[in-house]
Amino acid sequence: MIATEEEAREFVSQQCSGESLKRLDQLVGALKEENSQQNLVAKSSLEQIWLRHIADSAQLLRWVSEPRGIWMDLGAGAGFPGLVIAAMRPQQAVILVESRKRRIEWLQRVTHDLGLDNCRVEGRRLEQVDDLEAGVISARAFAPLDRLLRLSARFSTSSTQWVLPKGRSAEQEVQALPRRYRRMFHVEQSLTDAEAGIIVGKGNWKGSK
Ligand SMILES: C[S@@+](CC[C@H](N)C(=O)[O-])C[C@H]1O[C@@H](n2cnc3c(N)ncnc32)[C@H](O)[C@@H]1O
Repeated sequence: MIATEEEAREFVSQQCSGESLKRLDQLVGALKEENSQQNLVAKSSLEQIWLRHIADSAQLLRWVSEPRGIWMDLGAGAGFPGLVIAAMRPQQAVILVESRKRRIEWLQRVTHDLGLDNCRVEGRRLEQVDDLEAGVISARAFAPLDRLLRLSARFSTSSTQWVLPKGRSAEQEVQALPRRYRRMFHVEQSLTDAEAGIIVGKGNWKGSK
């Protein structure tokens, strides 16, 4: 397990270039500043940004070892996990979907300031995003699994990788899926929270119906 800020930054630094690490340091500074203007992340997590947000996002790369088409992050909010992925993987195209105006403005500003040419913000509700084929779909604290899958089914193909940090409810949410859909997913242990699980899966949600 990764337990401290130092361990979290070390974990991330082992997986990206010095340039990417510099961008993440810049993101941490900008987020602390912006969080005094709008409530992007819980104040209680600000002292542990590397652990609670950066490493928590970066760990998803365990299941995506190389760039895969478009990485779609649903309900990106402050930018987790999508913004971290875009900063760590300049070759990975990332789309951040977010519907709230001030959060959209934050994501656009920080994407520009960090020089993330591989990252685009879709500032609208997911329901209104044009169809596209996603290589990866991620979503942290976005919606219950069944709703999340219903909303994002049209973006998935047979090779779409799903990485869905889900906290304590991960196993329960997978088990609540109709039995014939369950085999698409399994739960992995989070490296940043002993009690949290990450739902990992592959495939076309429509195709499994
Ligand atoms: C609880 S926040 C999580 C933010 C971020 N993923 C994180 O873990 O820090 C959920 C975000 O999803 C956005 N959201 C909720 N429903 C949405 C929808 N239908 N389309 C796009 N964004 C949505 C909200 O505006 C909010 O910023």
